[in-house]
Amino acid sequence: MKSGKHTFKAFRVEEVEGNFICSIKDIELNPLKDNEILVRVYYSSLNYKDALSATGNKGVTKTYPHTPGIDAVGIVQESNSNKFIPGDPVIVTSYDLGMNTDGGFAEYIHVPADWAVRLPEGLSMKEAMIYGTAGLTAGISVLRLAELVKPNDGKIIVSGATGGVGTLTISILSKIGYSVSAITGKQTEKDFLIQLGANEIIPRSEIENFDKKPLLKPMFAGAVDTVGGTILENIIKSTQPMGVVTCCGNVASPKLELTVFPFILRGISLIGIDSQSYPMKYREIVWNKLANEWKPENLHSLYKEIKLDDLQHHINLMLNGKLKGRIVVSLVD
Ligand SMILES: CCC(=O)SCCNC(=O)CCNC(=O)[C@H](O)C(C)(C)COP(=O)(O)OP(=O)(O)OC[C@H]1O[C@@H](n2cnc3c(N)ncnc32)[C@H](O)[C@@H]1OP(=O)(O)O
Ligand SMILES: NC(=O)c1ccc[n+]([C@@H]2O[C@H](COP(=O)([O-])OP(=O)(O)OC[C@H]3O[C@@H](n4cnc5c(N)ncnc54)[C@H](O)[C@@H]3O)[C@@H](O)[C@H]2O)c1
Repeated sequence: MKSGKHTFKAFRVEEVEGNFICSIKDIELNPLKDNEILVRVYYSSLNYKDALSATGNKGVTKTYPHTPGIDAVGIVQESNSNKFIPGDPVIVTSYDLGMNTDGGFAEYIHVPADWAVRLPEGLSMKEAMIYGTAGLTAGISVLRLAELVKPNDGKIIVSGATGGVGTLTISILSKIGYSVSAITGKQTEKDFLIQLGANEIIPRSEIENFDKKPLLKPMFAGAVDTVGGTILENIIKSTQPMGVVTCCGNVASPKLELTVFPFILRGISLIGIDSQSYPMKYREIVWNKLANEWKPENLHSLYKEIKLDDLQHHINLMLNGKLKGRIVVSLVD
C-alpha cells in the first residue's frame, strides 16, 4: 500500500469529556514528508509508557485522538529518504513515536528515517519486539553498569524483576556472567525468576522496609532499578563502595529522598538511562549486542503474543503491576 487515500487499522485513544476511550479504528494514511519512511508494521510491543499514553497522561501525550505504541518493527513500503529502500526491515523505537506521533499499535506508521534502525542480522522481527524499548533499555543499563562493575565485584540487584525491563535485564546479566538478586512483590513468580537466571530472590516488602538511616550495610556491587522511590533509595544506600546504580523507571514513585552520603562516602555512581534520546551510533551497538552475544537462550519464553483487540485488557493489567515479561502485539494474520 502507498500513502494517499487508503485506510488501515489502529488502536485509537480519544478524549471525551475528560475520559480516555480506546477502540480500533480505520485511519487514513497521510502523504509522506521529506526524509520520512512508510513502514508496514508486523509487530509492536507494550511498554509502561504506552499504558500512560492510553490513559491520558499528558506528560507523555499532549493531544488526542492518538495512536500509542512506542515500538514497531516492519518492512519499509515507501521511502522519501536515501537511508532506506522499500523492502528493508527496520526497527523503530523511541524519539517521539507513540508519544505525540502516531505509534506502533497500527498496521502502518510513517516516521522520519532517522528514527529507524536496520533490523540487525541474527534478530527476527518478533525477537526485536520481544526486546522492544524494554530490551533496549535493559541493554543500555547493562552496557553502562558493565563499564565500571565486573562479574567478580559482587551481586547485581534488579528491581521490577518480573516486568519487561526487569526480565530482560536479569536474562542478559545472567548470560554474561553476573550474579543477580531479583526484587519482586510476586512471591508466586520465584521459580520464573530463577529460570531467568536470578540467583537470589528478595521480597519487595523486605527492601521497602529497610532502616531509614542514610547509609546501610553494603550488599550489592551494582543495580538496575526500574521502579524508583523507596526501593531505589534503599538500593543506593546498600550499594558497596564504587558501585553503580542505573535508574530508568518510576512505577513505584518518581521521588527520591536521599542524603549525599552514599555518593561522597562510598563513591556510588547513579546513572540515568534515557532510551528515548539515546544517540543512534550507540543504539546500533546495543541492538547488535542484543541480536548476538547478549541474546538470552530463553528469549522466546519471555513473551505473550496478543492482537490489537486484546490491548486494552493488557494495558489495565500493566497499570496494576499484574503482567509478567513482555507483551508482543501482532499486526499480521
Ligand atoms: C520509555 C521511556 C519511559 O518509559 S520514561 C517513563 C514514563 N514517562 C513519564 O512518566 C514522564 C511523564 N511526564 C511528566 O510527568 C511531566 O512531563 C514532567 C516530567 C513531570 C514535567 O512536567 P511539568 O512539571 O509540567 O513541566 P514542563 O512540561 O513544563 O517541562 C519542564 C521542562 O522539562 C522539559 N521536559 C519535559 N518533559 C521532558 C522529557 N520527556 N524529556 C526531556 N525534557 C522534558 C520541558 O521541555 C521543559 O523545559 P523548557 O522549559 O521547555 O526548557
Ligand atoms: N528511561 C527509559 O528510557 C525507560 C525505558 C523503558 C521503560 N522505562 C520505565 O521503566 C519502568 C518499567 O518499565 P517496564 O516496561 O518494565 O514496565 P512493566 O510494567 O513491564 O514492569 C514494571 C515492574 O514493576 C513492578 N511494580 C509495579 N508497581 C510497583 C511498585 N509500587 N513497587 C515496586 N515494583 C512495582 C511490576 O510488578 C513489574 O514487575 C517504567 O517506569 C517505565 O516507564 C524507562
